[in-house]
Amino acid sequence: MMEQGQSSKAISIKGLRKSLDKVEIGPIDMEIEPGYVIAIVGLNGAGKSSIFRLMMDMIKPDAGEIRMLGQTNGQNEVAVKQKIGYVPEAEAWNDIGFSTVKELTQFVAHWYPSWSESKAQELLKRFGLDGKQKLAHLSKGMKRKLSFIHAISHDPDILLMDEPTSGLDPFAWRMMMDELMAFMEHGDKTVLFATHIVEEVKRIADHIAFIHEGKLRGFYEKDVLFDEWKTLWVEHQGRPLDQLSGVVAVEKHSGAVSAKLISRSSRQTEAELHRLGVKVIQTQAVELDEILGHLIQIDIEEAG
Ligand SMILES: Nc1ncnc2c1ncn2[C@@H]1O[C@H](COP(=O)(O)OP(=O)(O)OP(=O)(O)O)[C@@H](O)[C@H]1O
Repeated sequence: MMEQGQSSKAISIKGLRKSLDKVEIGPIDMEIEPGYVIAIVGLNGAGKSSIFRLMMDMIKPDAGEIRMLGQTNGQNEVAVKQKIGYVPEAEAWNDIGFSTVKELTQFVAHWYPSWSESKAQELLKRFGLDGKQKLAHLSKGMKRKLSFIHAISHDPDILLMDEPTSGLDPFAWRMMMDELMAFMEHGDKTVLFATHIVEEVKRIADHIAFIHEGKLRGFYEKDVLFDEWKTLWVEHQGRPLDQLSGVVAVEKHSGAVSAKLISRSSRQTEAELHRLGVKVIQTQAVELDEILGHLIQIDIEEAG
């Protein structure tokens, strides 16, 4: 039996630091409630995979503490790991001496008391994998599918996935999305996934954690983020607009009276525009990749 942890958080990270070749991870403080579905987004090399590896205790922090399901990393390791599913950035199966999909799957199943063989078999079939296939001959997408099946077939409480869909064809992508949605229907599952795919964030995340240069630069509720960030088309009549609250970018059309503003706090910006007597012609949602581009720019400006 796993002892009751001191915390009711699914994941709790305090003062986490790790020095890597090109980036200093942290300090990161983050508390994640059970049931949260979080997309981890950030540029290549931002440190997303390293944060997953730290959470999985595969690399040790230089400082700070990570608690998974209330247990400090290293405490009750087997019992905690049995409740976590992990899809790593890349599979490291070459070293463990198994030859086929079936052999590896049997080995993985052995570790998890909650393993559902019927679930695993159903998923293998659905994703077009055959037990007899040689691991060494699997394509990149097939490996991702197999990692995903191994991570989800023991019905984990926490699912950590590092770009789980990279290399998937569109049919497999949709299947994985559907499977994740079904998994998340039990409202108590905590899911963290790193992704570069906007559509995935839109479909399955409730929250977005933005990592830049090893630091957690923002933790947003997705709906709130999309609600706050807006493109506003306005008739500026020559008035300066750059200093308005929330405005992160202004594009003026030469010779015209209209301008395009990007605001990260659209209600505040609109209220100020109203006070100035500037007419808002149209408002539009801002796409997530555009929001991220602006957040990175703001981060760089603030740092430098
Ligand atoms: N074991 C390690 N030792 C030293 N440096 C490392 C190690 N693993 C990764 N790094 C470096 O840490 C930085 C962050 O890498 P990481 O793989 O965590 O980024 P990422 O955000 O997952 O990137 P991507 O989006 O490309 O997958 C990179 O500069 C990488 O070269």
